[in-house]
Amino acid sequence: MIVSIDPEINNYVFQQEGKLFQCWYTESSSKFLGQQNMMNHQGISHKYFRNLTLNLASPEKLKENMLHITDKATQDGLRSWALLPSVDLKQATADMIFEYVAKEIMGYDGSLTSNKLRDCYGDFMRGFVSFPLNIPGTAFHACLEGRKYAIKVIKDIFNVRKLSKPQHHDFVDFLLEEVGKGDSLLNEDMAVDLVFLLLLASHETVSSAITMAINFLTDNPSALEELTKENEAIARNRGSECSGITWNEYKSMTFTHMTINETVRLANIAPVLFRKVIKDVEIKGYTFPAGWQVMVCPAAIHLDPLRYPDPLSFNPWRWEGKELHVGSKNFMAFGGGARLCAGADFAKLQMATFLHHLVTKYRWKKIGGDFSRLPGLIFPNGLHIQLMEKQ
Ligand code: HEM
Repeated sequence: MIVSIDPEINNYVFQQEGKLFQCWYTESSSKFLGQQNMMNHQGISHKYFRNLTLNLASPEKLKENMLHITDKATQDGLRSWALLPSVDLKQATADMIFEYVAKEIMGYDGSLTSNKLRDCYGDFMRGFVSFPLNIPGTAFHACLEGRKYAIKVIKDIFNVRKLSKPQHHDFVDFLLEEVGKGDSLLNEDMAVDLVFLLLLASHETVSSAITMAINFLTDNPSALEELTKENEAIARNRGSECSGITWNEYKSMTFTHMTINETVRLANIAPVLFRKVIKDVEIKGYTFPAGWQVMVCPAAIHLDPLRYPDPLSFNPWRWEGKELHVGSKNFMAFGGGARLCAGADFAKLQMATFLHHLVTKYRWKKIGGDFSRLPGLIFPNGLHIQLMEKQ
């Protein structure tokens, strides 16, 4: 395996997706996400999968639909957590996001069942880069057991839907219509795997990002003050206290977006990304032999003092005047090239919505918990805060 901590090489690898390099992940992740999952598709079929995901997370969908859903769920969530003595932010945000995304994708209501679908994803971070030894007690086994139950729940929903006419107008209806087309590249098993992947990708990452943002802001009062100032001004101009964030307001949140970029730079939720070399290629005097794996390490660039002075300090102002919405060779928190995160805009929308309602209506105190890396970011004991309504 070639480990790359060079921004030009990382960028080149991503730009040559499908030509000289292709997405490659561990056997354990393929078994967990399904052999037919989107990450294992290349070329035209990969493009086709990306287009399918746009039905959920395109800018138009976010504007028309997800902004309102995210906003309402966030306001409700925060209100209920403020009634508790403390809340594990990682767990609570993951539950909240899972609930509204699962409802949006397939009309799933977790409150109606005692066996929670969301719990099936619990061991993922430990099992994703694990030795693929399927015996009880291993992280890999726990992941496979979770997958088995989750796939059954998703398939049951597909089966019920097939008996009725499309009437929910949600993502599953859309996928079933696609499967039914004579010349479709999509079969039902692929559609089930796509739903499984999107449920995972949407709640695990964003809950970590929100939790890290709060963790960083707790320790950086001046950044919190600036963020609060921006968001209070937006809320004041809105007038009605209960109405949600509008698209224009969301787009105007400059310091909030600087905070989001700084959070994902420092949090390194996906610290390494994997590719396989398709053809021998010479880069910067090194030969990358066909068949070898490349581990691209965005985290090494994000923490490089030459590119980010004082790299371990949380400093949203370092993004002042910089491009905030597009990645670059020095900023790959959402990957790059043809595989750039399909949910990056959705992730930012959720983070901005959360930060807006949190800082305008609440104060909080950190009670305990911390994070560590496997190398993926985990919160072994959660991150507990006490949330209090502002007077
Ligand atoms: C802070 C939150 C998030 C982070 C840091 C993140 C990060 C990433 C990264 C680094 C990749 C590239 C993987 C690679 O190149 O091998 C990726 C891909 C992907 N992400 Fe995200 N992600 C986030 C949120 C989301 C959300 C909310 C969704 C749900 C819609 C999502 C769906 C996807 C999908 C479907 C891909 C595969 C794209 C492809 O292969 O073309 N992500 N993400």
